[in-house]
Amino acid sequence: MSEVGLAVVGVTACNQQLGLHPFNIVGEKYLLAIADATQAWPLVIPSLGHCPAEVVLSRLDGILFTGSPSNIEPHHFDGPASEAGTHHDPKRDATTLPLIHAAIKAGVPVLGICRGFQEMNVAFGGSLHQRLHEVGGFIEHREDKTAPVEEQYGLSHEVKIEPGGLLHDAWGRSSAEVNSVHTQGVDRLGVGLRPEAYANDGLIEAFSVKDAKNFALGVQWHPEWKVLDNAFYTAVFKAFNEACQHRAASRVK
Ligand SMILES: N[C@@H](CCC(=O)NCCCC(=O)O)C(=O)O
Repeated sequence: MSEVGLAVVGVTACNQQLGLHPFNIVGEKYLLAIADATQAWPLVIPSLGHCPAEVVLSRLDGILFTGSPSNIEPHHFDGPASEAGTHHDPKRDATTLPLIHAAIKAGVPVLGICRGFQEMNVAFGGSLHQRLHEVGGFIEHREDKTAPVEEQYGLSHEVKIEPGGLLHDAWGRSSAEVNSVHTQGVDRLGVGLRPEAYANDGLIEAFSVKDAKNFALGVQWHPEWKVLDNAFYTAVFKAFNEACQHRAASRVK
């Protein structure tokens, strides 16, 4: 457990029915990544379908938009209807899409992971390939759901990192190996987003927000997975942490 500094980082939840009752849930690996790989403490942001963004953001030093097995409803990016039976989370969409804009406007550091990365792209007017494996020309980006979890979240493919961006500044190298646990992917990149990394098939795997006042990075892979065991994943959270700690210090003054 790293020493908790000044920062408090919001972590977005998902909706799930457990027995008779609906719950808000968060993957523990996101909470542990904040607690163990940064000097911040995680605070869950419920996905209730609305959020008093100004009040919430005034009390946060960063926001982590987490991954989720659910897909963003395609009407948010004028996409064709999802395949029957697709798992959606409309209250999460209604919470996170406006919150992304509010956080960027307020200068709160943002890190988006997998679904959170896709939410950032959609929030900025981008679109998604809903079933990458049916598009043609892309490598397999899905996990093998029959494999052990260590294999599902193990290293899957290389990403080429663009020079001069947040990710290159954090990592210092032009490539890295990442895991891959997604069916969807960036089709049209949102307005004002800067590509930060590509898979070898050309799929955008990371971007930053060009004119953001503060750190604002989205990544398609899962750097929270055993974050301290992977130097690249640790570097992503270290860069996010530095921005959060800086905001926390200025907030306390
Ligand atoms: N549903 C989207 C996003 C995939 C995603 O976020 N996966 C994470 C799964 C659970 C977790 O690790 O939090 C897609 O399929 O592209």
